[in-house]
Amino acid sequence: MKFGVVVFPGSNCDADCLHAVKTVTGQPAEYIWHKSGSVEGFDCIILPGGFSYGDYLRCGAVARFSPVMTPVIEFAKKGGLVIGICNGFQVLTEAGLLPGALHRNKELQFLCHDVFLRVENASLPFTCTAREGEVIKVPIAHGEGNYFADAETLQQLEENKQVVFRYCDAQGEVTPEVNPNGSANHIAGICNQQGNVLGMMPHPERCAEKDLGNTDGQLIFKSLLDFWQRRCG
Ligand SMILES: NC(=O)CC[C@H](N)C(=O)O
Repeated sequence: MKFGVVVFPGSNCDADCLHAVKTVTGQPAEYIWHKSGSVEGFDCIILPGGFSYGDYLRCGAVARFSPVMTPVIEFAKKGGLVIGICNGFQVLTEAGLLPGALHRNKELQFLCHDVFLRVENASLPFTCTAREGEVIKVPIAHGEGNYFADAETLQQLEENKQVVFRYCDAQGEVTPEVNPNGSANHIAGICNQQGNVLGMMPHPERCAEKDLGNTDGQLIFKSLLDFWQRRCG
């Protein structure tokens, strides 16, 4: 299984993503430059976090028009596995691969701390090694992570089990105090209807090895490998 990590001007989690995915899965991973016109040969594309194009206009709004996004969109539409983490999630909503938008955090401040997430759908390529309702601790680091979608879209997301991660407390309870950025329905991560595109604001690559004091983020990378091996094995 080969992973590709897209590098936009202003990406700053690309190296962490490449390191985490290689270390956790033991699989090959390479950078994909934003000017690339192809994603051929890759089995999973990661759009990493950062400040692509300086967050000008809106986070992800310029990156969405990078040349690489044409093959990424095509790849996703054919069922290819795509994960957008933080700025990558913002790029995916701007590109129309995921519904809704990420607004400024409710307190209008950049937030950088651990949060607890409840796994709401454990039957996806990104979560298949998890247990539904499992609680994981993962750091957030964003200024615009306040997930917004209209009522109809939110209803569809809930009905189709497209809400993948929800902000919760350490026990898995979803209460108003544990919604760091004001996201609708406490949404921290969603997938598309087909389940092959995931966007999430928290950073699993920042908590994927023992030396960092937290390995909860491994779940996503391990699930991808498990899914791939079962599908191709
Ligand atoms: N870590 C990130 O990817 C940050 C995303 C974006 N620049 C924001 O502040 O919301």
